[in-house]
Amino acid sequence: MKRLILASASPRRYELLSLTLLPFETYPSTLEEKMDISLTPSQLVESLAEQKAADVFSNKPDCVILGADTIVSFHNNRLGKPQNANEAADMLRMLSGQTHEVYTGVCLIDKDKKVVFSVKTDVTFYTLDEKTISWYINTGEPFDKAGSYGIQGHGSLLVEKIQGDYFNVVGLPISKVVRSLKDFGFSFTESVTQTE
Ligand SMILES: Cc1cn([C@H]2C[C@H](O)[C@@H](COP(=O)(O)OP(=O)(O)OP(=O)(O)O)O2)c(=O)[nH]c1=O
Repeated sequence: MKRLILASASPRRYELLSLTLLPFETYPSTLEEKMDISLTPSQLVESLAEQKAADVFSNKPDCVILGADTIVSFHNNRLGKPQNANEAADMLRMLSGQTHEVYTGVCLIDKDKKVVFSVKTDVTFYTLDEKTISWYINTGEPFDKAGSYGIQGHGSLLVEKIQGDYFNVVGLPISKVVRSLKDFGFSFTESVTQTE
């Protein structure tokens, strides 16, 4: 069987892919992410996922590479990770009381084929007052996350409702990913050996 490589430094993506019980290795891409605002959100995350996967594939041509990218989109704004507390506060003020979209792009590549797709989840925030925004920034959680929040952590307190795949918001739409992995020879239903 081919080796599966997760082209990501994200601990969330590692945990989500681990749910498959498939063996895999991680090899983060060193790609510098650029937001091309001429692209639609889905084109953007698909392009970044593809660039990350291609970057690692060039070093590991005998493997199957999985790359992913997540952004938050609100009206015409594409929100990545905040650079500092002020930027995080601005993003959270923008998302307060509104519904935004979270897009995750996924790319699977091996030497015979390439599959690229993206998934959108709608997330609605409660109205956030300044005290809530400061509290949340002081948890330290916003800084390595697109849109300045993590739905899986303290950020759960900001969210009124979501529509779509929760795991897509966390960084990987894992149930769709495993279905694509099947086309690359990885079947999660065969990852556990019978116990009796
Ligand atoms: C909206 C949201 C994002 N995120 C995270 C998922 C991603 O890790 C991160 C977006 O950054 P990405 O650039 O997609 O990924 P990354 O830099 O963490 O990892 P790599 O490029 O090596 O794969 O934001 C959450 O953990 N929870 C959330 O609710």
